[in-house]
Amino acid sequence: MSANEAPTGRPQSKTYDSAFLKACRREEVPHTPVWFMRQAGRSLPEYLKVREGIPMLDSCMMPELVKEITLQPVRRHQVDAAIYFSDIVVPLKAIGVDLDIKPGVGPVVADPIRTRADLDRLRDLTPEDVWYVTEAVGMLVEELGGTPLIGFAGAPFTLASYLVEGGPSRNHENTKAMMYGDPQLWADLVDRLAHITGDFLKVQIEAGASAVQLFDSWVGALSPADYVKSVMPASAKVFEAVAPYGVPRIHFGVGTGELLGLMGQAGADVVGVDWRVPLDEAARRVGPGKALQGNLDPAVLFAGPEAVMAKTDEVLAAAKDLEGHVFNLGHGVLPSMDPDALSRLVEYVHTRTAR
Ligand SMILES: Cc1c2[nH]c(c1CCC(=O)O)Cc1[nH]c(c(CCC(=O)O)c1C)Cc1[nH]c(c(CCC(=O)O)c1C)Cc1[nH]c(c(C)c1CCC(=O)O)C2
Repeated sequence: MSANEAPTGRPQSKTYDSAFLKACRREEVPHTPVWFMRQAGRSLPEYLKVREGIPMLDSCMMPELVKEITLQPVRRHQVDAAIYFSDIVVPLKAIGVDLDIKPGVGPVVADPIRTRADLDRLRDLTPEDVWYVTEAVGMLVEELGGTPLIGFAGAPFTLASYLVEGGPSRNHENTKAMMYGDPQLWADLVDRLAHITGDFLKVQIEAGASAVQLFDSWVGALSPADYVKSVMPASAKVFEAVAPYGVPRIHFGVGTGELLGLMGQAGADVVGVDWRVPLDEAARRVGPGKALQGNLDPAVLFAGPEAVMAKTDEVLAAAKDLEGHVFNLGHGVLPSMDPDALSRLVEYVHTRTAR
C-alpha cells in the first residue's frame, strides 16, 4: 500500500461502516467519531472494583477480565471504538523480560538492557506467548458487534526507553547514550523491537482487531534529524509488517509537533496529535492523504462543562477542513478525571458534528 492510499480494511466485517473506520479512511461520516486514549481503566469505579487485588500485569493475562475492562468505557461513554485493555510492556513480559508495572510509577525493568549480551536476551514473540490476547480479542469482537476494536503496541523507541532506562525517565539519558554512543547496538535493539511489535500487532489483527495504534509516547524527546536516523526505520518496519491487512494504522506520540510529518511518513494512515499543535496546523505539517486524531488537552476536563464545550469547539473548528478526523484527547485519560465529564464530552462531539 502506498503512503497516501486509504486503508481498505475488511469490507465484509461488521465494523467496516462504523464512523471510526470511515474517518480513518477519510470518508464521509455521520458524526465525528470519539474515543479516548487510556479510556479502559483509570477513573472508572467499575474498573477499580474488578481490578481489586489483581496486579496490573496479571490482569492483562486474564481474557474474561480483559474483555470486561475493555467493554466498560464503551458501555458507559458510548465511544465509537474500544481499545484493547493491556499495556505496551505486555509483549516484553511475554518473551521473558523480568519487569513489573508499579502503581503510580509505571513499567520497571529488573535488568536494564545496556550491552550486546543484554540485547541477546530479547527473543522473538510467537502467538503462543500471548495466547490470552488472541482469546480476549476473539471474545471482544464477538461482543462488540459493529463497534471497532483498536489493537495497540508500544513503538520501538518508547519500548527501548523503558528497557534501557529500567523504568520511566524524564531525560532518557541512558537511551540517548546508547543511541549516540553505540549506534549499531541501538539499531539492532530497535530492529529487534520492531519485529516483536509487528508480530504482536499481527496477533491482534488476526484475532479480529479493526485498527491498530502504535504508541511512541516519548519520541518527542528527539530532534527530527535523530528521529529520521535512529527511530524511523524501525517504526516504518512495524507499519510495513501490518500493511497487508489493510486496517488503519494510527501513530501517536506526546510533544511531537516537530515530528508529525515524519511520523506520518513512517507509514501511518492516521496521525495522533497532542494538544500543543492545533489540528489545522498539524494537517499542514502532516500533508495530504492522512487522517488526524486528537486533540483536546486532557487537563481541560478538570474545568467546568462550559469550558469543556468551549475548548471542544476550538478543536472541532480547527478540524473543520481535515480529510478525516477522529476526536480524542491530546494524551490519555487521567485517573482523577470525572467519568461523567467524559460521557458528556462524547455526547457533545456527536451532537455538534451530526450531519
Ligand atoms: C507509555 C505507556 C505505558 N502504557 C501505555 C503507554 C502508551 C500510552 C501513553 O502514552 O499513555 C499504553 C496503555 N496502557 C494501558 C492501556 C490500555 C488501554 C487504554 O485504555 O488506552 C494502554 C493503551 C493500561 C494501563 N497501564 C497502566 C495502567 C494503570 C495501572 C493500574 O490501573 O493499576 C493502565 C490502566 C500502567 C502504566 N503503563 C505505562 C504507564 C506510564 C503507566 C501508568 C503508571 C501509573 O501512573 O500508575 C506505560
